[in-house]
Amino acid sequence: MAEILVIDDDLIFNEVMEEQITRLGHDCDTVASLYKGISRAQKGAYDIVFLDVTLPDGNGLSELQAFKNAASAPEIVILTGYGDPEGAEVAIKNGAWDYIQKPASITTIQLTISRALRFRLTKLQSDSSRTVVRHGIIGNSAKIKECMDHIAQAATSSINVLITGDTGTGKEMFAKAIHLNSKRAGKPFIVADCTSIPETLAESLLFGHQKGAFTGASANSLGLFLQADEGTLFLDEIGDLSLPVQKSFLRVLQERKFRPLGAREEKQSKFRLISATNRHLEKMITEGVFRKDLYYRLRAIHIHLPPLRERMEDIPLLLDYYIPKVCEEMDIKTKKYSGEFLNACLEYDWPGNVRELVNAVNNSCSNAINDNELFLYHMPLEIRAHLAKKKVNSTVVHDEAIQSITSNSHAEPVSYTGTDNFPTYKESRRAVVDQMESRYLRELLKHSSRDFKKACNVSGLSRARLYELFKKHSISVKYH
Ligand SMILES: Nc1ncnc2c1ncn2[C@@H]1O[C@H](COP(=O)(O)OP(=O)(O)OP(=O)(O)O)[C@@H](O)[C@H]1O
Repeated sequence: MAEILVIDDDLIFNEVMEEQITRLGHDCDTVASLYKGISRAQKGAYDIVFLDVTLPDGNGLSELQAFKNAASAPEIVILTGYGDPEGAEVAIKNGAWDYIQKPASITTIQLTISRALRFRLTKLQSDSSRTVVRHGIIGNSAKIKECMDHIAQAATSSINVLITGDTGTGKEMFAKAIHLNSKRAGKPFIVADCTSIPETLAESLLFGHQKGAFTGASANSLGLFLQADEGTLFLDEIGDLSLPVQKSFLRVLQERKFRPLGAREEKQSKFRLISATNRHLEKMITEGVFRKDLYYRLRAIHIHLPPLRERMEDIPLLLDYYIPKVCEEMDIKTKKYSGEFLNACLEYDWPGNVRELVNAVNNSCSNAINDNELFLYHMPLEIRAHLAKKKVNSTVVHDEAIQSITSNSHAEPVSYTGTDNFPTYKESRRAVVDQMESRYLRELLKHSSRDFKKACNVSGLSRARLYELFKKHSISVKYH
């Protein structure tokens, strides 16, 4: 779905354009004068502006820059009179994206819109200069940076976004960040969990109803679509919508119109849709339980949030953010965390992702209510038990295997191919790196005579990184 503005003083032409554009599933506004058009473009978040050349209050071409300067920097399509090749040439030379001749067929309009949107998406993707406010999103890993770029791209338009990722990876948080970075920030952000929409109540919850429309409808209800008018509707767990509800929902996305239960007239709502799921929608399509046409409509922009275990480098940042936050909420002095606490966080797989990490921080802080520092034994019991099991299971075979694989000796390595505990390449590499780091840091301490600045210079590491490494290896850093 895109936001489109048509500026033409031919009111019948405007009506026809609005009808056709809406039928293509986009939102359309029309105005009849140049200055009204400029003012709308500056206030709105349009993706495309169809602009007539000769308007009662001026020439569209001479004001192209004003449209391009609007915050959403829309693509401009000039509407030229029939048989006016010079007009078309001037339009393109002046920076319009395209032109169409009036009257235009529905196919021409459709093609022009889809080409302009494709162009716009590519342009937004490659524009890395935009900065977004993170609104609490923590993480500096390459994967999170990539997701932030997608947020920047999504925030500049009203195109549908699908966010996928395991539970607790931050889908709702990212959806909210898109909303807050967009032109819609001042309008409602409505969250609905599709798991809790029963099929029988779906239409009433989405479209709203009038008092008396059915037994129990004791008052008018707006419904989610109207509540989200001009704002963002975030549909969580979209994969849980039943097939009949998917069908009515698709109809609304296509026509942008719906009729609240018991109402006579159809309503329109200009919501921006962001949906999310932790389910595999493509697999559901092959199983016949999710509509392909709906899927493609939902995922005009697709953001996949990686699980925490694929971006472990974000864990120290998350701890540095959440430990003081949690302590503040508990009204206690903030706590430090030990190297073994951090190591445990890095060892654990976090199946519940950031949500589980935040809960673990909460539990650890309350377990350590009388201590200044968090240690492994403050962690929730299930996590400690899990780590202990993992360690006992793997220690013997694993350590020998790692030693055999990483040994400097030229002796024939022991073969572990028959065991279940053959270490992964990543584990072996981590073990070697850990050993090397620990040895290096101790030597560095001696070499730099505990002069932190010198240690940074010699090692070529930043203060923050060096400090982090000392913490990881539980090496006390009493530098002068
Ligand atoms: N990158 C992040 N930075 C900081 N906090 C995060 C991040 N990702 C998630 N969180 C926190 O983790 C918790 C869960 O996030 P959220 O509800 O957005 O996840 P979700 O993917 O929508 O989960 P679900 O699929 O279970 O609905 C929230 O407390 C959120 O603040």
